[in-house]
Amino acid sequence: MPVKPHHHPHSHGGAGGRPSCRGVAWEEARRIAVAAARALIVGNAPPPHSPDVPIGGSPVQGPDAGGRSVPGAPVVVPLVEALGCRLALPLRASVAVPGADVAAMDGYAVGGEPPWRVVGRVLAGGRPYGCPLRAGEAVEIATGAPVPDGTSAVLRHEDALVRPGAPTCASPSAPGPASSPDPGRDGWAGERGGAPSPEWVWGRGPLEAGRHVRRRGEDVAEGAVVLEAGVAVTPVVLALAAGLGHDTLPVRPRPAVSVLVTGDEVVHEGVPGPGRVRDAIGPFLPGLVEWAGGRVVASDHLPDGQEPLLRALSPPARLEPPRPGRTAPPSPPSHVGRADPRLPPPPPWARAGAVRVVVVCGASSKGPADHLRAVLDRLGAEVLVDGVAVRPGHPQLLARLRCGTLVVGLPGNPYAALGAALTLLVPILRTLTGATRAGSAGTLAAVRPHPEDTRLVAVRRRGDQAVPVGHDRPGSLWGAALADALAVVPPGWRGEPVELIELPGRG
Ligand SMILES: Nc1nc2c(c(=O)[nH]1)N[C@H]1C(S)=C(S)[C@@H](COP(=O)(O)OP(=O)(O)OC[C@H]3O[C@@H](n4cnc5c(N)ncnc54)[C@H](O)[C@@H]3O)O[C@H]1N2
Ligand code: MOO
Repeated sequence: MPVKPHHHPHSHGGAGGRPSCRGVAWEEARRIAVAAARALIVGNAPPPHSPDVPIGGSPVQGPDAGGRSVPGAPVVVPLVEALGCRLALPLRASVAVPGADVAAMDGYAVGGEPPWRVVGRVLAGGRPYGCPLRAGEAVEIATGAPVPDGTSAVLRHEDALVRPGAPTCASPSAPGPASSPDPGRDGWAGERGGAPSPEWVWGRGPLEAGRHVRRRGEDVAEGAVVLEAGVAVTPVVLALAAGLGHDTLPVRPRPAVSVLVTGDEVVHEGVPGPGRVRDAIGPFLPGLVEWAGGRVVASDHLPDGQEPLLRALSPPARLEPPRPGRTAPPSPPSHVGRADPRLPPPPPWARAGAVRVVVVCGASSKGPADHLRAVLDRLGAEVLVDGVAVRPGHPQLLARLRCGTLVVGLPGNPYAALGAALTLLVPILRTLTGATRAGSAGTLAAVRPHPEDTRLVAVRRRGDQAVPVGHDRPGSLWGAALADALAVVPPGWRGEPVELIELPGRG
């Protein structure tokens, strides 16, 4: 839109005793966002209007009556696709770890008392030693290889005295001219040529029963629940699941998000010319959404005016299934926007048909080009939040389309948009993924509260202190880029500890 003569109703930095912007209290807005997401999960909201994709994976609880995906309903996906999702069911061990009684060290599995005659060798992955060890017998063994029945302990190579051939002395305490294993010999690299000459081994010291033997199921018992439902699938969780015998995992799919950037003045490349402004909201949304557990699967830039927004938020026409001999009809317009070639392709379960959250950037205020409210009215949407008593970011909006899709309206000013995204969008995504809110608190100094509005102040943590970094004007992300959290300063705050909303990626 042309740059409008927007006059800020307040100066962001100070309290100033100015009248509050109207809207629900900040905490209440966040609560409403969580409740709206919950309603989506439990199916209180109508099914999605998108007619396409049964989104991939096998539903664990099944799709809705129309065969479509249900937001938050678990799907079973290959391990790699589960990364970043949350477990829909507890993770159980399909196998015991270790799967058998195995050697914990390279050395000799021995039976009974020394000296031991070496009667064979077992490599990890090789054939197990076929018969039980008898007292006085040993097999050379590699770490992780199953010990034969009858093994009383494993003697480490470095604790072993080894002598080739038959013992010359009957007394184990005086084994004669013994030698340590040749440190240069790689006993596992290959068989020694010809018939292996029997070796005799002794321990350098006493060998306690059971030493260096890992018992079957000692680390994880078969069938044990190792992680509860709701845990995020990290790289380590993936590897744990693989180690426990899983090829797939039941997860709550990442909520698919569509982004609509509005404004004729907004450009996406280069230095903005006069009257133009470079998009500084679209670029943070994919990362923020990913961090909150969702995925941006489509985005679009709409010109100003009600019609483009109306078209984008309208239910698409039903797709006719392609008939023999006819090519499939082109995709209908839909609120999902266009698949953005700059984004990684979404996995099958997050395709556009699954979109349940649409983010509209700009157009949320009261100017002549701010059409979001009017369009929502025309669509018969239920407006759940219309303005929040927060600075910055008061012109934010949450609505539910008749199809159930949630529309989050972010203000055009980038820092205000970030605050609004953390207020409405992130709690929605966290709720859809089954995550619980992990807030932290800190003490904060030298901030003036507003009498009626919550303030979101960019801070850095120093121990349990939160120190404002400044530069957090509504139109600039400078302060947020310096910060690791936003401090939530309630109206009329008197120095109590404040909630700190973590920002993604500051480590
Ligand atoms: N009469 C009123 N005017 C305004 C109010 C109000 O309550 N009454 N609120 C002000 C506040 S606070 C904010 S925040 C903005 C929100 O405005 P909109 O959401 O309608 O957004 P626009 O008007 O389109 O843009 C505002 C501002 O942000 C720039 N912008 C827009 N999109 C982007 C983008 N993607 N990246 C970077 N910058 C963007 C736009 O050029 C404007 O400068 O409304 C105030 N006015
Ligand atoms: O201060 Mo406006 O909220 O720039 O949100």
